[in-house]
Amino acid sequence: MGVGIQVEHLNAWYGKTHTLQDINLPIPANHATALIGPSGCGKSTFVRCLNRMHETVAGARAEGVVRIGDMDVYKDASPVAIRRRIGMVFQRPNPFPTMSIYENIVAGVKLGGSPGRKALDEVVERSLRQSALWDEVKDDLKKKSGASLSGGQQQRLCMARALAIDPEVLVMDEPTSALDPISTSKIEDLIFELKTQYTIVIVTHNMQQAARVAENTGFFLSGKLVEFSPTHKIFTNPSDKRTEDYITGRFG
Ligand SMILES: Nc1ncnc2c1ncn2[C@@H]1O[C@H](COP(=O)(O)OP(=O)(O)OP(=O)(O)O)[C@@H](O)[C@H]1O
Repeated sequence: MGVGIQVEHLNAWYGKTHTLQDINLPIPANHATALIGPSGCGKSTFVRCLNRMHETVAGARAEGVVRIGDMDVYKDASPVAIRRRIGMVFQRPNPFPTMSIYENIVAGVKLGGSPGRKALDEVVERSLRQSALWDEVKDDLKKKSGASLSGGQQQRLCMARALAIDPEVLVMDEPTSALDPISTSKIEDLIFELKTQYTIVIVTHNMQQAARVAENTGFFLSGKLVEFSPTHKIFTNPSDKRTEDYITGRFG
């Protein structure tokens, strides 16, 4: 099952640049939460703070509270333990190019121990079914490389890889921006199914996409969270003038 995420007074820096400023945000369990806002406003930095990937950038640091369920991400646990609870999918599909489809999926699982062959086979089938890719690749699992798949298939392979470690949260940073409309629609359908089992956070520039998949939406501007509301409210009756200007294209 998914868990809720509570973010309190989160601040993040790249060197001396104060990129995220006092972000407070409740991300409810088993819902999809969309994050929107203009380029450079800090959406990716924010999601990278959730699983402590932000601090892997030289000179970058974060302060504040991020709680995943009961776990205080910046106090209670190692980054490795946190990353097992949060699966990540990025803008550009990034399968390990030389590995087979099968190896792509089990790579992360093997880092957490050495399950037997049967258990690995089960993980591969489960995660490929969850990402709606099983029927397309089941006969080529060990024959084809990740890189030999189409862009849309590669992105679903990356979703399968993220789901293979059995996370509670799935963070997707612009997962469809490099995909055609059919692949995009498949991923959106998946988000709908997956949120029964996982908590989903999706960064998107596509406002229709936010409206289609997410119950709640946060609008970021210049490193601040301007508004966090039910998605229908953000798009029909936003509380903040800056949100309205952005969603109506009057921004700037
Ligand atoms: N590795 C980095 N080093 C220094 N500054 C960075 C780094 N990554 C991002 N930034 C800066 O932090 C700010 C926020 O960037 P971020 O990528 O979080 O924005 P974003 O809202 O996700 O943008 P986009 O929609 O274009 O992906 C920007 O000013 C960006 O230039």
